[in-house]
Amino acid sequence: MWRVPWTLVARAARGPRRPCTRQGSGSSVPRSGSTIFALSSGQGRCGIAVIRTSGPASGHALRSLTAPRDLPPARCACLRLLRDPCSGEPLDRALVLWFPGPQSFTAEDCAEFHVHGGPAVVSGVLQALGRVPGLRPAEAGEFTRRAFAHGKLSLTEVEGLADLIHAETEAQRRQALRQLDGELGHLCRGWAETLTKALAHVEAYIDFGEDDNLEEGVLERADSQVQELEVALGTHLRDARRGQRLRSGAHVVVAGPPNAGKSSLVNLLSRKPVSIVSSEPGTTRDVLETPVDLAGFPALLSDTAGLREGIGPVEQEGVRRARKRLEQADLILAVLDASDLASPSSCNFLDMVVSPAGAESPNGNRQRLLLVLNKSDLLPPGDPDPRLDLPPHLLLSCLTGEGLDSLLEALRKELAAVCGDPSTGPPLLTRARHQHHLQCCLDALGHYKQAKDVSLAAEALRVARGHLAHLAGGGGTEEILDIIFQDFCVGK
Ligand SMILES: Nc1nc2c(ncn2[C@@H]2O[C@H](COP(=O)(O)OP(=O)(O)OP(=O)(O)O)[C@@H](O)[C@H]2O)c(=O)[nH]1
Ligand SMILES: [K+]
Ligand SMILES: [Mg+2]
Repeated sequence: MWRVPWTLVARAARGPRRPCTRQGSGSSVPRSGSTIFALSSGQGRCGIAVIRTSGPASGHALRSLTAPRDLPPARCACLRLLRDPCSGEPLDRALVLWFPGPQSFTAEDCAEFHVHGGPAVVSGVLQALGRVPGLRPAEAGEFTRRAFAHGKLSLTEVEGLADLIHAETEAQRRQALRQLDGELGHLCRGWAETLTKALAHVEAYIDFGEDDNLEEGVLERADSQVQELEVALGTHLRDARRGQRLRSGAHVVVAGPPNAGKSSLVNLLSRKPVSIVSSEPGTTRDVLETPVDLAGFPALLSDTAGLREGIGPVEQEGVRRARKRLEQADLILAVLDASDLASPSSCNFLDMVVSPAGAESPNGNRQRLLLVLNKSDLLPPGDPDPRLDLPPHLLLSCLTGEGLDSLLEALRKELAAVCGDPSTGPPLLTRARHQHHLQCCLDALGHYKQAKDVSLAAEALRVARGHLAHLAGGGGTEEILDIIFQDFCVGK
């Protein structure tokens, strides 16, 4: 039986574009040769501050500040007296660490100074480092950029690291950690390998098509590999927006008739007085947005104007904006006054917003909506649920806080569906960039299937694989790198 020779697989793997490897793009090595330093812990007074350096002069810098001592053993914390290299003035007694490259974060020689976190100590050590020849302050994200340039992190891992630094909720942290662990990159490399094998089969056909030695069905094998990949990519793309929502926050829109208690609910959920609350109907006019941690998920909570007809031009504009915002919602929190369900504005809201959300849209999706009956404290005792004929709903009192726990639990379930649960299932696509490359890869596989001759088919596979390479490796495009590294602070 003829097998595709591995040399062919290797040749296909080389291809015109770089495969998905952990290698960084050589073009992004920043001003190589220089040694950078920065405060890597947060700004301000703190117990311990961490200052680090990266580059060939790191060892010299460490010796200059701890003179006349030798370098500490690699990766072992040692207590040393730090002195200004010019004046000899003592600066602090600090823990120092020496990470000779390539076993360091950036793959370069690195040093860390764990100093006492007072501003005078930190600025004294930074100034002293600035006086060591060959050292300069780092730019934002420069340590990570060097790690990427030396192949220590893939591009998706760099993105994961940026997200981890910015993670504000538990779910965001879990997703970022998974991406930093390289799960998305790993998935891409698996897909790229499948493509490489398919390409090897097609190229074998091109090279040996007339040859009797060639096993039957090489092209069919490539076809079935492409087919499998199409299914996998399609499944992932259908999921696509969930990872992005988890990264940037789900849009949760609070809507309802005037005076239902929408602003009271927004203030309760965000634990701060975001919106004005008053007994006057029509208090909220503009859409007010506030980022909140809702049951462990990031959300952008929007308060909106009460929906009603027959009002002045300013409030009408507010209602128009509220309706527009409702169209963009990932989840609607529909609020009604439990003691006022028979009023025309409540009935109108139920007909115009709540009922349509229960119906399936032409693309098979349903608008997610939680119906909340607020002001349950106003209901007569012994009559806990006023309207059993309503769609499923929750009772709440913003005044007493009763029912808040059940609402948060319902929100957690809805948001897990909207954002995806980062602790289970395959890694999610967290950025529009990921979605773009996967879609282009899928399009190229479509071209493969339609290709009229084998060389065009092979080219389509190369294009498809190029997009996977771009996803994990960034393709070395400086603009993409700049955008991604902008997310970092100095010292990271
Ligand atoms: N008894 C009771 N009163 C509440 C509750 N929640 C809100 N209210 C009162 O209801 C009135 C309206 O509250 P808002 O939060 O301003 O209502 P809104 O829906 O934002 O109103 P508009 O912005 O005017 O549409 C205020 O007087 C609140 O104090 C509740 O749970 N119980
Ligand atoms: K009001
Ligand atoms: Mg309001």
